[in-house]
Amino acid sequence: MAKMYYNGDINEGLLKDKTIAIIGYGSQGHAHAQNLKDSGFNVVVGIREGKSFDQAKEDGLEVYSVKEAAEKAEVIMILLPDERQKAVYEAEIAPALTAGKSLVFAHGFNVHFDQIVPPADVDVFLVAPKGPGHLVRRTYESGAGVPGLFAVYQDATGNAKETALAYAKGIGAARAGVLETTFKEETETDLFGEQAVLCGGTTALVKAGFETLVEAGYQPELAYFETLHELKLIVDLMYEGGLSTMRYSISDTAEWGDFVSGPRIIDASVKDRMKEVLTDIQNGKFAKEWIEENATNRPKYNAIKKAEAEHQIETVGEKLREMMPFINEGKKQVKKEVVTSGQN
Ligand SMILES: NC(=O)C1=CN([C@@H]2O[C@H](COP(=O)(O)OP(=O)(O)OC[C@H]3O[C@@H](n4cnc5c(N)ncnc54)[C@H](OP(=O)(O)O)[C@@H]3O)[C@@H](O)[C@H]2O)C=CC1
Ligand SMILES: CC[C@](O)(C(C)=O)C(=O)O
Ligand SMILES: [Mg+2]
Ligand SMILES: [Mg+2]
Repeated sequence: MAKMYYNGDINEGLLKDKTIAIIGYGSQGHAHAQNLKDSGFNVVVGIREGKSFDQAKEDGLEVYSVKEAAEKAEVIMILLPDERQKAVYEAEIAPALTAGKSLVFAHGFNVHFDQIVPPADVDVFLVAPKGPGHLVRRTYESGAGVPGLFAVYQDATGNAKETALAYAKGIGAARAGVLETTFKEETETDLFGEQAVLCGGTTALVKAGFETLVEAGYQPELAYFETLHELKLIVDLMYEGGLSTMRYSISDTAEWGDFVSGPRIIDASVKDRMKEVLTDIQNGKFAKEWIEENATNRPKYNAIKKAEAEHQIETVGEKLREMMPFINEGKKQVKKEVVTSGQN
């Protein structure tokens, strides 16, 4: 089994004397900044003026421009959208990156795909929570945590690994378990997971199930409950006890249907296409296309986003969720926590 690091394995003393700049105050940024502060670390936030800037101030953090925060800190964590990092890094962070500082990421995209090339005399590492930023904050506040990965790309000071682990402990990841990886492995597996399973695979599966039922004449509200709402309840059981706990709770009829029909839906051809997706990630095709899409103001991204927002599963779901105050509470909490650039 791989070596896992937990709170008791980590000495965070080395990071306690330093100032950590969290650059960006979105999904991950607000969570890292507040968790680290609550864990007793010295945190400043670096952000342009606007919604995030105001929110970080309202949350009681010390807030500066990106340039000022990067100058003040010894550890600089970049939590801007991946596609914005290169420009902000070159203009405002690189000039402040003096020898011995740490440049940190939550995803290896820009370093692995050569968008950001750090100087040789700084530590470069990543600490990547394996979960959405709002859950990184919410689980921390409840005494739990989201597991994480760390990887050292460059160890100029000899302390990069210890600093990375201390950071992971500070955001609560070591309550759940932290695993060492490389920038290549983190980048490729994270992109694959979100495209093939967690986001792309799941939304496509849910929509296909919803559409199949509605096109067959069943009520859209029922189709929503069956294919989207209940998915969370089923996945909660997998999260708690794996496939077997979920299968223990469902009926034997459902379990038999799982065994015989599941492989008819997700068959060998799906795995073949998953391998194609992985190949495009590994050979840089996906990264190149995403960088080009951003360079041309996201024509495809914007068109798909609009069409997705108008899908019947979204309009039906919105009405049904309004009648479930317990879900609305969760949504309000995310809205309160999140301050996005309007692009997510
Ligand atoms: N989202 C997640 O849960 C996860 C993300 N990651 C990684 O974490 C990193 C951050 O992602 P995420 O949290 O989703 O990012 P977000 O999209 O939530 O970041 C938005 C933040 O970036 C700020 N911002 C955007 N453009 C600029 C700019 N040009 N100058 C200054 N600030 C800017 C926004 O400010 P404003 O309000 O002014 O627009 C806002 O504070 C990425 O590397 C991502 O891959 C890793 C694990 C999970
Ligand atoms: C699954 C999407 C993710 O990789 C994440 C929350 O871990 C992301 O990039 O947001
Ligand atoms: Mg990701
Ligand atoms: Mg991820």
